[in-house]
Amino acid sequence: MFVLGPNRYGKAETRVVRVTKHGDAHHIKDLNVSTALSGEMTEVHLSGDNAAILATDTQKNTVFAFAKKHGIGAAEDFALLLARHFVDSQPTIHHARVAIDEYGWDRGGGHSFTRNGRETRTCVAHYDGAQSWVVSGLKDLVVLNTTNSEFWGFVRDEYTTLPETRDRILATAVTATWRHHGTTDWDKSYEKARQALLTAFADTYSLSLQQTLYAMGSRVLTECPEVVEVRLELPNKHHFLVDLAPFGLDNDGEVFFAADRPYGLIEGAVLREGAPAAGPAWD
Ligand SMILES: O=c1[nH]c(=O)c2[nH]c(=O)[nH]c2[nH]1
Repeated sequence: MFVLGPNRYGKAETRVVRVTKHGDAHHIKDLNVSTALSGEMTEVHLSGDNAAILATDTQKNTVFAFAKKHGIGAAEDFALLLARHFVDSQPTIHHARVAIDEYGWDRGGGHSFTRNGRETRTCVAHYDGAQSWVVSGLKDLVVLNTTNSEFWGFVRDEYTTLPETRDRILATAVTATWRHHGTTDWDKSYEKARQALLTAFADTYSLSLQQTLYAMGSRVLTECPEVVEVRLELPNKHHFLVDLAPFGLDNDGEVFFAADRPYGLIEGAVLREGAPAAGPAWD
């Protein structure tokens, strides 16, 4: 005998661009929206009866229709609007997860934009008919310190070759996600959290990327009272000092080889003590 385990289904990566026109001044929102629904889905899996299914095509259409009808403000609000709609309008749908990546555009002229080279803003909203959960975040926030980073005192076994260093480049592409308790002004909260990550990275004298991770997470919790948990993924983008001695040249921390793989991957969470339970927030 078998039983159906956890399942969800939806439309992944609906790319919606919403233009709002105020006379000659145009505004643009550029999103990648993924919806995932779950509920009374036993029959569809076991017998192929699709009566409980809100088609993924319909989910995609809803994204576009809501972009027109409601406009798009903060991605978190749009995600919550969609999640609530799917659950509240469909008796067979008990849970919705809506994940959004947002790409930024900088204004050139009134109607002309340049895709900015900044990080991608992210959010995931869950709704179960009674409660909602929101995790905001960012990815591909690339940062680098040319000094104030050391790495020494680590285990040395028979396979260890890495020399200790008292001065190295520290670089990473930050993926950060932070869990909110309740709702907030999402855009303001985002800017505060982003700034906290950047300033903590810049002004932490680092003895390891792990220590920097904890400092970055703590700084977000300090600056954003509405945030209860921060998760970070920090690839260590190694920069190796090039040996220039064969060319009769010294290299006092000036010329590096930027390796792309393999890379160290440092991951961790920082929580407020007594943080409320996460529920499905991270699913
Ligand atoms: O900050 C670091 N943490 C590590 O765990 C590690 N391991 C390694 O080889 N280099 C580094 N750097």
